[in-house]
Amino acid sequence: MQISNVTKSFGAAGHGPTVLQNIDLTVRENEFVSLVGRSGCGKTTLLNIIAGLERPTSGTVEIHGREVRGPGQGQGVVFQQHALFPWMTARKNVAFGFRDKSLSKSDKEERARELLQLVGLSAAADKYPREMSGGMQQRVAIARALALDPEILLMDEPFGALDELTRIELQQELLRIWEARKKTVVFVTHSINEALVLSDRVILLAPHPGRIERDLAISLPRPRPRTDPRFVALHEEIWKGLSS
Ligand SMILES: Nc1ncnc2c1ncn2[C@@H]1O[C@H](COP(=O)(O)OP(=O)(O)OP(=O)(O)O)[C@@H](O)[C@H]1O
Repeated sequence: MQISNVTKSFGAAGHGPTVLQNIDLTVRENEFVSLVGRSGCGKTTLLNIIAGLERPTSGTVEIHGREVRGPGQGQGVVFQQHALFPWMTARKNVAFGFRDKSLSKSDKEERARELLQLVGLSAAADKYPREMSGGMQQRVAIARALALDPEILLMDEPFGALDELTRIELQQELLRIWEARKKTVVFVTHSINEALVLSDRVILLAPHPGRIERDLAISLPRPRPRTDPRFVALHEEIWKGLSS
């Protein structure tokens, strides 16, 4: 995926304040990239532009050389709030993710079952969102995003609303899925730890206007203990980058 010279202003005809300025970023196939930066530096806006949910004021995003002009070019999105349909069971919520008209209802349900197994929720397939914890609901949201087998998984603080233990558990799950399914992931987080545990690269964005401040390759082997001195040193480096 190639982001070239992307600038974004909101407001009438894009004349409002510049939120993102001259963003250039290439993400390789199967790469796990995190976007980190202060609140308001444009992380969500950039993710939405990659998802095709927002148009850049200028510049382009290309996936395999094709300009992104809307959703559905191989991007799957998971938001912080798990936006599940409350009247549908976990399995039906996931099955809803399939837009493939050639699949029969029973095929969709069968594949939904497989995806729920992948995210460790087989036993909860017939539960409704209100019967599930926040972590379980977020697993369903991940399964639903995977339903279309997207090449690129875009995740906007997907674990931000979860307690620390569930969050660590889901980080491990996500790495397992990423390794098994060979996805490219662009992941927005406020947590330096989370970015370091997960990513091949951490992109630090600076605010006003949002721009790329640092592009750090994280070459530590996974799993990455948070107490590893190299982990601690990288944490310190990112922390300094964010607070300067
Ligand atoms: N639809 C919109 N209309 C006008 N301004 C917007 C719109 N969406 C975002 N903004 C502004 O763009 C800037 C960047 O917002 P964005 O949500 O992308 O930042 P962020 O880095 O994701 O923030 P956070 O970490 O708090 O989620 C903010 O100043 C925000 O107010």
